[in-house]
Amino acid sequence: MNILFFKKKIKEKISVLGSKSISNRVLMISSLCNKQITKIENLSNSEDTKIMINFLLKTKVKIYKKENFFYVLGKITKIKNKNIFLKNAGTVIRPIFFLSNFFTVKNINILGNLSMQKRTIKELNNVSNSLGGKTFFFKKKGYIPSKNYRSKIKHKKIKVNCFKSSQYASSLLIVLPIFKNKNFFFLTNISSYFYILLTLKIIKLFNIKIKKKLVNKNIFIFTKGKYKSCKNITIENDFSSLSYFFFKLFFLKKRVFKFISITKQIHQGDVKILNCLKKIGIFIFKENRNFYLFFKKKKIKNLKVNCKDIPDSSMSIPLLIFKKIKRIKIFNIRSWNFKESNRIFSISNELKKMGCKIKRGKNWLIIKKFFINNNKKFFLKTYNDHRILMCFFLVKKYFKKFFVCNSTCVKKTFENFIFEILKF
Ligand SMILES: O=C(O)C1=C[C@@H](OP(=O)(O)O)[C@@H](O)[C@H](O)C1
Ligand SMILES: C=C(OP(=O)(O)O)C(=O)O
Repeated sequence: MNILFFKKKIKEKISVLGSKSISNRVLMISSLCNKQITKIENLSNSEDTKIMINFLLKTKVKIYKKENFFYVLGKITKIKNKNIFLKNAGTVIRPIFFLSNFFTVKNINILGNLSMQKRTIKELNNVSNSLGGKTFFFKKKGYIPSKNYRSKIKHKKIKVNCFKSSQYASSLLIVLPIFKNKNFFFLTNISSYFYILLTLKIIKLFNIKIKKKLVNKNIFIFTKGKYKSCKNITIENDFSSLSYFFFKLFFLKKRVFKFISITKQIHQGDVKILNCLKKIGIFIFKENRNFYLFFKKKKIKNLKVNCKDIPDSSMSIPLLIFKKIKRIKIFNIRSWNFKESNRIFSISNELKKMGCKIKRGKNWLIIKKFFINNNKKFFLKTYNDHRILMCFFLVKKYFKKFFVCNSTCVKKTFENFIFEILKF
């Protein structure tokens, strides 16, 4: 365990690289474009992306960096490694888990860290089973570590229950075109819907044709085609990471912020956090690739936010209680239960330690200001979850001494986060 003590402020420019979600999808798909090169600009340098690169480099895929670009030379080869350790990278482990049942030369052990061992993949395993895949779970059914037996894929319509994670669907949408030209998917209980849309947008760039129909909150998707490299791609800046800097405005005296996006459009669902920011007085003016954010003081007693489309940036909202808001309710946060930690529990616990009153359910959280003793030392427990560290950093200044346990978890999506956030 490492504990850091923070005191100093540095004033400089911040830099936020590409989205880890887009980077990992693009890396995986580029690797599946046989003998074709994809040039990638603004790839994420998150740990999760490094985990993806390390895995791909162990296959016959070639990845190299030249100046600011990454080049991927795709090669569809079956997985040969016996043990694959994927730490806690959800966007890596989900597609690899599926590939390991059908696209291997031998049986494979899928391993992860302790948080990953608590994140279920039962629904993904159900789909794999329905297609003929066989898996042995070493500790608990539906949770890694697992031994994935080499099986032959049967082709069927794919039904995915996305109640706990949209990533089951995204992984299958990404992987299945290598087995078959035409695929049918039926997705139910959808959470983090925008991440599924993001997957569709990316596979489309790589030559897959898509038809989709929404019926009673379920989606039917039909995909057709073989992967073909899009040749060049620029990865959007990671909006989830950026959102923590936007929220910081709410706590600052300096009230203007300019951010230049590398791409014209932003397809990440978490961009919808801008609607929440408007509610608290942070206005956004967008001109081409320039975003200007201004903070205007606004009286808010009660704040209520639907977090359905903002699974990775919504964790900052409860921390707004440190300003003049009396009551905050957030809802549609079901997916928080299934992340690196149970985020409903972790955030509630830390806020209670700080002096807030909390009520919580499986899909909602109510926070009230009670007695915040900001003269004291605060020991932040991160639960080894990078987003817990990121959101609680917003209120660091309210405590005389602020200690963080296990700060290295922040590497998962943004290695220099602490350094960058302290510049403000
Ligand atoms: O597909 C993706 O890239 C992601 C989907 C979301 O997860 P869930 O679908 O598990 O909510 C999100 O929270 C995660 O950080 C990245
Ligand atoms: C939950 C997250 O990541 P993943 O599911 O990709 O591990 C996250 O980045 O907040």
